[in-house]
Amino acid sequence: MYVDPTRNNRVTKLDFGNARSEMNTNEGSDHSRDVGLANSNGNSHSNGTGQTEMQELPRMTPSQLHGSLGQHGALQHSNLQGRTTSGKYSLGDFHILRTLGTGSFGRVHLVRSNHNGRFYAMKVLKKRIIVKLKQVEHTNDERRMLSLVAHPFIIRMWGTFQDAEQIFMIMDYIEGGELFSLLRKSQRFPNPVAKFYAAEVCLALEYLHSKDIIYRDLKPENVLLDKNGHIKLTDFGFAKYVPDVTYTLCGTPDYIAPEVVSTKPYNKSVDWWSFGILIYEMLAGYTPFYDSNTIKTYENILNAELQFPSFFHEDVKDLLGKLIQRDLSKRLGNLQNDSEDVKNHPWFSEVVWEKLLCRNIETPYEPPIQPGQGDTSQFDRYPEEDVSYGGEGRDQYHDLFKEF
Ligand SMILES: Nc1ncnc2c1ncn2[C@@H]1O[C@H](COP(=O)(O)OP(=O)(O)OP(=O)(O)O)[C@@H](O)[C@H]1O
Repeated sequence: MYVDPTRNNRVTKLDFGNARSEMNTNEGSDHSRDVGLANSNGNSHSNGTGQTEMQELPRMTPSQLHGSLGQHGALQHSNLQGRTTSGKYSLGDFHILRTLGTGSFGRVHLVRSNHNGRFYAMKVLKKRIIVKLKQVEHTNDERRMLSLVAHPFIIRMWGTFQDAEQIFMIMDYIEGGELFSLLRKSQRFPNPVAKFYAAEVCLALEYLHSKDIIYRDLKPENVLLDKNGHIKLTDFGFAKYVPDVTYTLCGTPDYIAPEVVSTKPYNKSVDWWSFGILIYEMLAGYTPFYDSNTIKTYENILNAELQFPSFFHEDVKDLLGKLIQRDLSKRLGNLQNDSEDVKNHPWFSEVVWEKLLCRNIETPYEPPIQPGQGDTSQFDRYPEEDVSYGGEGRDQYHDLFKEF
């Protein structure tokens, strides 16, 4: 299968909810990717639950990730901090540096606080484009969902503000870059490495679902790596509080679940499908239903047989068959025991979930960065625009983004 190694083969985001607004009963005006989970001293021992902690997790450079193994002995300690409430920030509080990423509605800048000298990521979304693309509700949801969540594997938002033309979100700067970039540099990850990242993502999804939040945009572009190599889920642009079901067709084509494509009501089931696609892409280097024609991708999602490369282990094939499962009544994660079924699957048997949650384990790859210094070496370069933020003109969208 031909795989375009760049991000250009992926239509970034789609939201066709607009076409079915009348069906959209509970969304208001929403028109709309072996974990050698070694203990920190590298010893192997039984954890008392019959699971075996692997002796060492190979720590690698991107080029080593797929092939020979490197080693690194740094200890990773949990340094989770409580959530700090934010005061009201303004543009004047930050010095804008380079662009970290661009998205459908704006861009994300590296910024430095004029007060504490620390680096943050500032996501800037243009109101005019949000309105034009009918994403007002999703944008307000993004802010609301991020303000509700506090988890070691989820981005932390410190505050938001707006000017006449833009809205701004201040988040922790996650220095290690996108899992996507690491995956493309590595081509594909060895089984233990994919398992490590998958396990951390699994805990993030479990947490979101426990709060009735569905994420809806899982893909390696939205999984960032912190300075130690642990994941942070970012981009809550499609995250939504959904205690029952929703209908909006949104997500990224390769990753969209069949029930979304076929406009059936859905809930957290969609994240477990995408989780399966993420594991597949990490191990194979491509997604299972990809086609350069998006319509054909959707046809594949609905009908194509799931095929595995010959090097996939039997237990991951079993897991993926149960996640990338079109029958919602059989999909792992969507059954009576929710995420427990996923965590208890044999592919994850080495994972000591409690230690993972505490980040008290060694990561497979430590980004080569200078922590705390605004090092942007892990991010692609984007053309810089003249930024004219802070305009005080008439705000024709005044009523739409009151929470920012
Ligand atoms: N907190 C952060 N720290 C470091 N980089 C970040 C952070 N948040 C976002 N980025 C970078 O900016 C990119 C775009 O961010 P994000 O996905 O949130 O924007 P978006 O406008 O919703 O994009 P898209 O439309 O592609 O989903 C990310 O893929 C990542 O490379």
